[in-house]
Amino acid sequence: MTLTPFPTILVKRLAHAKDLPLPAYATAGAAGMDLLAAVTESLTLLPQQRILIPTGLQIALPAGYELQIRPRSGLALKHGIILPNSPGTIDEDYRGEIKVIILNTDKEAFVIERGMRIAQAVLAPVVRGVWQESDILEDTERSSGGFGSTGTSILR
Ligand SMILES: O=c1ccn([C@H]2C[C@H](O)[C@@H](COP(=O)(O)OP(=O)(O)OP(=O)(O)O)O2)c(=O)[nH]1
Ligand SMILES: [Mg+2]
Repeated sequence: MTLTPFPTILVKRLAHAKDLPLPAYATAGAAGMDLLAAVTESLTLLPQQRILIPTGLQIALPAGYELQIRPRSGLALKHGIILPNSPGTIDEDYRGEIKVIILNTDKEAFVIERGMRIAQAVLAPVVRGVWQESDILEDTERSSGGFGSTGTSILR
């Protein structure tokens, strides 16, 4: 068996995250690394409030990759915590602090504590395209149909 080397992500921990562990995969097969809230003190997110949560991390991604910031399903199901820009995009060339935008869609307030695993980050390869203008586009079975044109019932 040949072992594939994992791509390396350079990471710099800012002062407010020095005592926090780096984001980690919760299980051997997890796709996402859980991101920790590097808030200095607990904060309360009211219903319908959205906030930018610092992670205390600056990174340099390997060439040809992005980091996707995605919600955690447990927080979404139990507390209505979503990421309004999901999946958030961390560009390969971004060197600022990674931050997570979270929105409380619940009727209850939600308390974010230091070190809470608030979101997850998935490393993903990027395929970039180039435009080629054309007056003729090959027709297809779908053609211009969209936005529910194929219906919802399997019985048709
Ligand atoms: O959840 C997110 C999304 C983005 N970013 C950072 C990294 C990313 O590379 C940069 C820009 O993100 P995006 O392209 O989604 O935002 P924009 O509104 O298009 O801003 P810009 O004009 O800076 O590209 O902001 C985060 O820290 N967290
Ligand atoms: Mg952008």
